[in-house]
Amino acid sequence: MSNTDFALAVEDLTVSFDGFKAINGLTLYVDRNELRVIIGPNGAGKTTLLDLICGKTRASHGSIKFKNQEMTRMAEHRIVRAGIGRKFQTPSIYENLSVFKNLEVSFPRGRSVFGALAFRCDSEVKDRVQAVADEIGLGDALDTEAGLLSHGQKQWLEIGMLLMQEPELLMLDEPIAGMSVRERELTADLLQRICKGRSVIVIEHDMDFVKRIAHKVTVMHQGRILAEGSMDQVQNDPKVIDVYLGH
Ligand SMILES: Nc1ncnc2c1ncn2[C@@H]1O[C@H](COP(=O)(O)OP(=O)(O)OP(=O)(O)O)[C@@H](O)[C@H]1O
Repeated sequence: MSNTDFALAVEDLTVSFDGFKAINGLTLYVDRNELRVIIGPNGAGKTTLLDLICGKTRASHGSIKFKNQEMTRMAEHRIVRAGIGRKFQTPSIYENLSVFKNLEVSFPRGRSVFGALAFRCDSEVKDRVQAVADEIGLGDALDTEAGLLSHGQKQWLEIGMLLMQEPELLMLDEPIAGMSVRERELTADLLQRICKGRSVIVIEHDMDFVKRIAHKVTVMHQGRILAEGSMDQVQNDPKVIDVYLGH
């Protein structure tokens, strides 16, 4: 397969912080419609990798191509516009606004200076808000103030805010942290649904959850890829057991 066939092609990526290589010559390919999970011990470089892909951190060396377009020198807002959405661990929703408003303000055309001024809540926006709210399980909670939602619902709302922008690559850092068992199950179902038509990258430590959602697992260690394959393959890989799963 040539690189052009992948949604995301990361090649020979390196970033140094004061001489320390947090990511060290890393190569990774993610397909369209793929749900990839990245696992690995603390400090392996997982979060730094997502920071590099979304432009929050700049690479020292190497290439990140999204739909065959180079991202490493692109401004963060242009990377978002190119179709890459990133959810951080702490939800950044507007607590005093309703679920509806939170989703509505995330509709892309509300973003530009003129768009914001000329913003009209027309049926197109309403339909999209309703569709996304249904997708994230908040279809009946559109009028609820976001601050009153459960922890899990707040996480889903933030995923919904990203979905409003119709990203083709969605990256989530430990999406189930702090969630109840039921919320975890619903999040697994949600992720299975939203990877249809886009690529999703999830960083996760909870192995039961990884088993449930991953199409393919990438194991990182010391800024490099230690192993990659199905959950079964990586779970039985002696290198992976040695540095991560055996602990
Ligand atoms: N801006 C920075 N400046 C200096 N060092 C950094 C910076 N960002 C990350 N690091 C270092 O890079 C290494 C990788 O960190 P990173 O947070 O990416 O690991 P991780 O795999 O996400 O770990 P965790 O599972 O604990 O979240 C760590 O040693 C961290 O201290």
